Amino acid sequence: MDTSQAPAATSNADTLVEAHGIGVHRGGRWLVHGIDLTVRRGEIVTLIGPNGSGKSTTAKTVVGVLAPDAGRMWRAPGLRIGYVPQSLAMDQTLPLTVGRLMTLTGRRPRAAVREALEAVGIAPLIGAQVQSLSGGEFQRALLARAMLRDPDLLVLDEPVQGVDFPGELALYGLIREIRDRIGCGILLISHDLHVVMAATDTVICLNGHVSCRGTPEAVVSNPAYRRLFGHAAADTLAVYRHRHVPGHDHDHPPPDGTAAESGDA
Ligand SMILES: Nc1ncnc2c1ncn2[C@@H]1O[C@H](COP(=O)(O)OP(=O)(O)OP(=O)(O)O)[C@@H](O)[C@H]1O
Repeated sequence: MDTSQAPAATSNADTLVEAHGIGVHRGGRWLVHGIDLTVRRGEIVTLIGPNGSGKSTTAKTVVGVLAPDAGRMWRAPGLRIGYVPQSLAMDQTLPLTVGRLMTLTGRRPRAAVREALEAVGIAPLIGAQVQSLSGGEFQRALLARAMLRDPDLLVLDEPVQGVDFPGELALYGLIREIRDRIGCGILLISHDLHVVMAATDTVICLNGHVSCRGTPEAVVSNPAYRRLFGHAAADTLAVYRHRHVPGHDHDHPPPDGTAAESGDA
């Protein structure tokens, strides 16, 4: 599938990736279809949706792990992507230190490894065995590894797996800090709603196709979102937005604006 053509007229120098009507077809059905999405430098875009709604499939297509069977995926020339997949097959019986985990897929200077681990708050664990890490520490280590590529775009598929609630808040805070510090774009995937939505600029709600999109506030009041997740889900966003993830509502207004998209029939 063509990835080389120029982006659409709506894009600008900050555009990192653009999906135009992408679809992935496997086993005689469309896993996702008609997906349009853009991630720009400095923007956090979050894909939410129920289990099996195509979040990981979409992320893999954006990263280039999967080629779309329909539509067109454009990436900025020379784009560096740091990708943390949903599951990482690791042999838990093999001894592996955090420092070694950092360099498994490419040699990096020790100083760069230490700097990345410092950025995610686990530098003292550089010599620790990976299997001894807590869920939150492991996710931080994966984040540090993705950052070592000095990415323009970070793609994080369920970055709070195995992390308790306070840890989730801290991790999403950290992800925002990374965005602010290195100015990368971030594509987050989550099926947990409130916390991640509070930490994001643009939410795209998937159900095989794009059900709705916009700011968290626009999405929670969209009927398509309410049909997918229920009214109770819509009512708690404000709590998290204002109590737990303060001070970010206005510093990065979403380039897309707040318009909600088509609702599901
Ligand atoms: N290679 C494949 N061949 C056939 N079907 C697949 C393949 N990969 C994924 N699927 C199916 O595509 C659908 C979307 O899967 P995907 O992993 O993208 O969903 P998801 O929204 O990330 O789900 P979850 O929240 O459970 O992680 C699922 O029904 C899944 O079973």
